[in-house]
Amino acid sequence: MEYIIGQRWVSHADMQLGLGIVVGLEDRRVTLSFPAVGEERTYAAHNAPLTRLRFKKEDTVETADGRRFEVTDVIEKAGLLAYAGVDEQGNEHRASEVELDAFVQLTTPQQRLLNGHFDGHAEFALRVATCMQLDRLQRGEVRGLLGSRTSLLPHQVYIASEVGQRHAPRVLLADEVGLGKTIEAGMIIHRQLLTGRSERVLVLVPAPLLHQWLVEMLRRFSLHFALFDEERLQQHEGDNPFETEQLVLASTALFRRSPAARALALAADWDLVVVDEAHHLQWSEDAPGEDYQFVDNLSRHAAGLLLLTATPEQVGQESHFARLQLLDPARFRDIQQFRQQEAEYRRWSHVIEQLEAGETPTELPEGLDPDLPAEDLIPRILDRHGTGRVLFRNTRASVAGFPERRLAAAPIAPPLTLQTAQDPLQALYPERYESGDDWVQTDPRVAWLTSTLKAMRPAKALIICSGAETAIALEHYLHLRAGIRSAAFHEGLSIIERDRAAAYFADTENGAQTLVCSEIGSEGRNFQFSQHLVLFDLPLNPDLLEQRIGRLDRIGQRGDITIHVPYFEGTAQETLFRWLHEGLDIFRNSCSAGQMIYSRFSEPLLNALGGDNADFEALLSETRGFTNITKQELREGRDRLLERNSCHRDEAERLIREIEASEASTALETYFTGLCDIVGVEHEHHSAHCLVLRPGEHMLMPEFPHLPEEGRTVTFDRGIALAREDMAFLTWEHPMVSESMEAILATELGNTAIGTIALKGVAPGSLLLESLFTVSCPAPRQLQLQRFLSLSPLRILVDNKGRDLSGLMPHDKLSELVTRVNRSTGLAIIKQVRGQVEEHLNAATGIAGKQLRAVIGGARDAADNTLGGEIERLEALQRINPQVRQDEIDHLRWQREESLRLIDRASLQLQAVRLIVTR
Ligand SMILES: Nc1ncnc2c1ncn2[C@@H]1O[C@H](COP(=O)(O)OP(=O)(O)OP(=O)(O)O)[C@@H](O)[C@H]1O
Repeated sequence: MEYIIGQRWVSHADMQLGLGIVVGLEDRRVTLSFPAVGEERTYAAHNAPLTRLRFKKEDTVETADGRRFEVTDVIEKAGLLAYAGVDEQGNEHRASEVELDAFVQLTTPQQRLLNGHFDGHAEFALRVATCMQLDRLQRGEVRGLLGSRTSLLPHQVYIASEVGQRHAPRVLLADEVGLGKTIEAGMIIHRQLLTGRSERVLVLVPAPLLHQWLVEMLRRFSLHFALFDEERLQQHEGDNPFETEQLVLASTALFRRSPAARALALAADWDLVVVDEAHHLQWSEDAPGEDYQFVDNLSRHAAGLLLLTATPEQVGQESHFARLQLLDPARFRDIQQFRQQEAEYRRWSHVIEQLEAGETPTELPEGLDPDLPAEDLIPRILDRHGTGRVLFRNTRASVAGFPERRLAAAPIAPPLTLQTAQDPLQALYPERYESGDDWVQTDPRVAWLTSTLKAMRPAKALIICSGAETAIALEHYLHLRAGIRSAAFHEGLSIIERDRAAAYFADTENGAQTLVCSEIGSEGRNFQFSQHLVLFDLPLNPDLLEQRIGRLDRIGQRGDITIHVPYFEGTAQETLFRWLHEGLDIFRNSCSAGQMIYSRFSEPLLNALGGDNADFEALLSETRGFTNITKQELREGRDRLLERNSCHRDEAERLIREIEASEASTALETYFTGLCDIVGVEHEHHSAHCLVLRPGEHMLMPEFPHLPEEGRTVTFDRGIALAREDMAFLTWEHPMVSESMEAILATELGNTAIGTIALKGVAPGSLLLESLFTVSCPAPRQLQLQRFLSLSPLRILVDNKGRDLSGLMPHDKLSELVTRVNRSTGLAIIKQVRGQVEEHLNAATGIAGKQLRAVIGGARDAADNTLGGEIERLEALQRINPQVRQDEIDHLRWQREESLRLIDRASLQLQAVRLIVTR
């Protein structure tokens, strides 16, 4: 196959691209431009999914400048084709293939049929079923939510549905620690990818979480992320390495270290950028953090942005506000105003309660039309006067089923050195004042730790302390001196070493009893298989403490948790412990207001820790009072407003029922085993709802998607899939299923069939033509037109009189009555009825064309409503906020016009025809 610049080819893997033109040839690669969608694609020349477009005499061609003529002659010169012909008025035309219109209509099935090629009825039925199922899936509300190997938890399903369906979502996922933000982000990414809203995703995480992310995305969502590090960037020459992969995972540190890496990432195109542990993005007016600036730059290029943090206010309210600003600069422009709004949350929460109860609210925020129905007013209030569409925060209180936290405080008599120390603060982390590691021999906490661990054997315990050196010294001691199987986890280890340590700790048979972590172990990691947490020291910041406890106290924890806190009596350690315990009650109950409380009392607390203890009891009682009031205010105000926004339980439960109904039906199993039979994949019963699949000897495709040579065990049951990670979880969205469906439509398999039928009252020799059209609408990807216009299969069954009988005779019923014919009979039939076939097909195309107009009308309305709604929102915000840029509104207007223009050009694509003769 030789490619020449200027030739026209069609991507049979993605017909939506329209007609491509070869624009580049290099290094055994070929680049095509697809003018209909404004995209360029590069393929390996030897296996590009491309078909050369060659018109023949009598075909009709259209050129980009609007000429349309029937071909009378095809001239080939130096590998390029030119067509000569005449139009309807008899004028002569000549056009090189370069001039052809990119919005090409290929009508292959009828040509195939008339050339005497036809398949069996099973293949035809498979093709029809594939179109119908794909359309059903594309339209389905739970699109993108079916395929994750997760328990269906309402708060996650709701967020994934709500955010995943947005065009270019920009949100902060701020569920409290351990409620599954990574999983939520994965679900959103999955939904975005499956609905075509995003294709290129960049995920930035702290280095210690890279591996965990990689594994979670693969095992839960079958998403293969490419891990980018310095080595990967260095290996690459030539093109931007970030452009070579669609799904990229990298550590935030990679960009901090390398301006070149930043420049490359910024030069690449991203649909969605995801930043985990986003509280690290610090901001202040005169010194915005480096990471913040980088994400700020990225987010200006990328349409979508997901920020994840359990403790959004950990580094202060200013940074929190700055992150909201990254997400929606139009909505969050002024921190003073934001603070004032926070104070008003309770007021608006009350208004919403009144609206929900069907009452007339006592007041409404300015600018809202009181005549609007409650269901329109509520989202507007949430959007304009809460953190609305931007922030999602589920609390443990709202997601039931968490274990109890038990406190095991261990007061220990301090060593003499501390009793005489000059600086009382030294007691908080006394080992930092020692040179070398000898302190472990004498520190009474270490002796306590050894005996506590021995007494709880074989239970596993996670130990967290703040510094890496402390962790290293402790682990050495436990391991070498005390004979306790342990591993260390700290910033001095490479990522692989850290993952190895975490895996050693997780191993239930020969693993470590304890993992000693520095503070980096307190973020993001999953250690919920352990029920004991030892806090060897305490951090000052309550949010950090909440993060530490969250390693165990998270979804998936099956038992109650014991939190062991050793402290030196009568020292700053006891002061801090008592403030956190008696003031915030944080060891037994999660406290989401930690940062707020800490900023309020940090000064007297530091004084107390520094030895000025006189008013400590008063500080405790003041903290306790403030904590209670703050928690109550949050419950009634901000958290309530957020909760309302973060999970609509009825909606979530409805979606879950729909997902469960799809799983309970055997439709997938029936369809998929039918597909395997036709394609030649062997399947064998394994157990209820489980199959073993193996590539057969004579498969129709060289390789079946995601099926290794040695075979694969699969299950259709979510419960089994959660318990048996070795089995693939087959849903309509598993890549094995979706890619094999695409493969069916990309080939000709089943697009023609011939049969006979006996019908009472119909004379023998009459002809019925069953045809299936889908709607095709090439358009630039950024418009995401499939939101409004799906495949919409149109099935038409015409008889001799050109009437449509599809309503009277559904496809399945017809298939039962049709008898197949052998090849020679089929050829004889075609020879005889060739002329009639064309007439029938013209009639079918005419009927389908009328139906297409209705489909286009519906899609136009949907596009107009959706984009019109977005324009209206921005215009409303612009009235109260001059910073809403006019060009954003203009861009949306352009999107609406362009979408409507292209939807109008949608055309029919004939997917399959079946010729049936009465006998
Ligand atoms: N729907 C689910 N089904 C099964 N397991 C889940 C589900 N959601 C979360 N998990 C598990 O619960 C744990 C916590 O989830 P995840 O790491 O996403 O939480 P997080 O909110 O990101 O935590 P953190 O606040 O610590 O960063 C993980 O082990 C995850 O695999």
